[in-house]
Amino acid sequence: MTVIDIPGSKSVTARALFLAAAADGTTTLLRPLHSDDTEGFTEGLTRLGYGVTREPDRWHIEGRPAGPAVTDAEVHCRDGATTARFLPTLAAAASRGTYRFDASAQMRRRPLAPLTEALRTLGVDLRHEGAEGHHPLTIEASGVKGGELTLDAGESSQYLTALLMLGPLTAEGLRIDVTELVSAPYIEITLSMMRSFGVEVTREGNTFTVPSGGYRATTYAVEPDASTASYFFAAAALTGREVTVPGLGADALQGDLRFTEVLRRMGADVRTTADATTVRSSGRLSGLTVNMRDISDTMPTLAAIAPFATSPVRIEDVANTRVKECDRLEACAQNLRAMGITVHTGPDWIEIHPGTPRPTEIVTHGDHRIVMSFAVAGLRAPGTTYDDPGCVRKTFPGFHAAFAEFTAGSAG
Ligand SMILES: O=C(O)C1=C[C@@H](OP(=O)(O)O)[C@@H](O)[C@H](O)C1
Ligand SMILES: C=C(OP(=O)(O)O)C(=O)O
Repeated sequence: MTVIDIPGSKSVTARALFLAAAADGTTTLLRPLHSDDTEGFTEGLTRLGYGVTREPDRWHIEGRPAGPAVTDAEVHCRDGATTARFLPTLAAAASRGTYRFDASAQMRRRPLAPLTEALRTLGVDLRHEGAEGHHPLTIEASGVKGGELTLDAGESSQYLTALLMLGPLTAEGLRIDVTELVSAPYIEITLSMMRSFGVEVTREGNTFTVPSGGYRATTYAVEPDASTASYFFAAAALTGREVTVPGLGADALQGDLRFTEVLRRMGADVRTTADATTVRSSGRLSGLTVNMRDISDTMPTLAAIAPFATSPVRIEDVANTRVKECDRLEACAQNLRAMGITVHTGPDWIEIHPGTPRPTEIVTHGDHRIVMSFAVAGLRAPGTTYDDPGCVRKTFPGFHAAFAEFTAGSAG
């Protein structure tokens, strides 16, 4: 049995940084994620004048309920959509200031329009430099009064998370009617974390009511990243081993832990305690049809192990994986085909047939999840390489060393 320590959750770290910045008092974050996405977020906060002090296992953030300490700033959000969608929303609440945001080439391509339109509906003066609904953008902040909104979050739940977190910073609070929602479990993370920082959101069906006022600083422990854990769970399932991830148990916030239910349906043995999850397998996996709308960051993990199943794997309702770090449906199909596997795709689905993948150079499209997913497939296709192995820095800079140690340690 191998016990593996997984780095902190990207999603939890990003939310905690936003909430801590907006809170009254100094927040301490325990076990935050150190990666390009979260460093981009803290760098952005620093540019906006927030005080962030980082020790290896704890970060301290001096909250500023009144908003950024500077009235003029340029922020580069790098490749992180949480940064690119949450930080401009935080800056919009400032009572006065001009804030320009830009991002990586891929993040400039990724959509933002439902969020920027919602901010404009709330009276925020927001200008795009190029295409509407994309970075770069400039906000002339003058405070947000609040009110009612209708939001389509069918492309990204992050629009809704950003607006929910904005709610307490508005003068009158927010009422948000959501028409479509993807990645729904991420909203549960948001609501739970807002509660930890002192704000209770009321939800009736698809309507969220957020009161005005009052995030309180706290000490917040970041749980391990469930999407990152999926590579280790999948590796155990594929190679007939056992792995335990402490810190991700029945009480975990992250929906992506439900990836283990997919492995269970494929034949793995999954045990969950209050504080840990263990996956054990004989290595024999069956195919399935599965809807991954809620947990689509783990779609590439499943796609990469799918050829080893005894029958086809069909993954449905994952259209929004086409607007992530790359078009993940096509990237998975392209790489699996290069490995000699039969794959079919549609607008929002992928179907992968059993086969024996041969090693190839994986075309990563700069996407951390393509590398980490195909590293799992590579366990049964030795010689697999990557055109950009370093892009794992987005969420897990130490992935290659950790994965090599894990697979060596659990061999036999
Ligand atoms: O809120 C978050 O932290 C995230 C929400 C999801 O995005 P979408 O809602 O765009 O699917 C997920 O894919 C992303 O990695 C992190
Ligand atoms: C989609 C992802 O990230 P983000 O949307 O936060 O850039 C991811 O980490 O898989």
